[in-house]
Amino acid sequence: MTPNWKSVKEYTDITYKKSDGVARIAFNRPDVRNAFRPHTTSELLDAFHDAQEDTSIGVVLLSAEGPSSKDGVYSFCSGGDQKARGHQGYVGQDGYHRLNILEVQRLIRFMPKAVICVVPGWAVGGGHSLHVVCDMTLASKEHAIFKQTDADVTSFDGGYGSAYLAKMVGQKKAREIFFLGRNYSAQEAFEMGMVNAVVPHADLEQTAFEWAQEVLAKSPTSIKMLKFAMNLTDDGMVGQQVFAGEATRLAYMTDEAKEGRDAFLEKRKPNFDKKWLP
Ligand SMILES: CC(C)(COP(=O)(O)OP(=O)(O)OC[C@H]1O[C@@H](n2cnc3c(N)ncnc32)[C@H](O)[C@@H]1OP(=O)(O)O)[C@@H](O)C(=O)NCCC(=O)NCCSC(=O)CCC(=O)c1ccccc1C(=O)O
Repeated sequence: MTPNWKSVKEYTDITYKKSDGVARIAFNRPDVRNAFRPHTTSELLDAFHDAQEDTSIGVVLLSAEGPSSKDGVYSFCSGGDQKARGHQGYVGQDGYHRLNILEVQRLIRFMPKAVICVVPGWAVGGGHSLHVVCDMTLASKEHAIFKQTDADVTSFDGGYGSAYLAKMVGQKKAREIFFLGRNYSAQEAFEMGMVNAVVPHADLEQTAFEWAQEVLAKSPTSIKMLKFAMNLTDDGMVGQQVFAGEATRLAYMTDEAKEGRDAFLEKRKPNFDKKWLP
């Protein structure tokens, strides 16, 4: 199936499109390797929130436009825009220092839909962390390069970017990635277990759309519960809360739950089905 992308909303730092159950959110500052500034993260939050609320959307692709008009280089995202960095964080147009890429990470992590990261080029610093937090990653065979520069610029993603990465690639490799800050190809990232597939650049977006269609053919409830189940052990009480919330939703759908509600509203004792299933 070929996507028939329709633009959802005009933004300055990202593009946002939808087609056949799939939302595509893409960085759109290729001339600075798609670095994000506070304005970018606000736009990302807006688009991700829309994708989360839209019941026709089951999968989100997080991708990037490109290449750079200056030198033709492809990038996914080079992390926080160092030009926007002030004394306490990244300075937005309102003058406040913000650290809101972590809110974007949380939306990706906790949304009840699969998020596939599409890496056409550089995935660096906070851009690397974004790929880590996505549910799956597809990378350009020719152009994707993974690199962690946090320790070059006195930043440290101590959450998903590092600790969850270590669960993915192992402690030794994660420490190498952060402590040495080397470049890794798509193939090396695949061998480490942090990339699901290495795809010829020309086929990358189509492949991502096809993976999304495969996910969309599955049970939405299963995908959501599996994502939250896999998150649970790493997310502590919040992971339990998110999983249990969805379990409560399923319980609400039972006759037993309807009887509990109706009995309260009718001011009588509930007459639950007395079957205690084994
Ligand atoms: C990505 C590179 C490795 C690419 O190298 P190369 O291909 O040689 O290109 P360059 O010539 O370096 O760059 C081309 C052009 O782009 C500009 N640019 C690139 N990256 C950035 C950037 N991050 N910010 C601003 N500008 C950037 C570059 O200046 C050039 O511009 P010209 O005008 O054409 O000269 C390489 O570019 C590179 O290493 N980039 C920097 C990577 C980096 O260090 N990123 C920041 C890491 S820290 C981070 O991401 C913060 C994460 C975060 O936000 C966070 C984490 C944890 C808790 C809280 C937070 C929080 O919210 O703050």
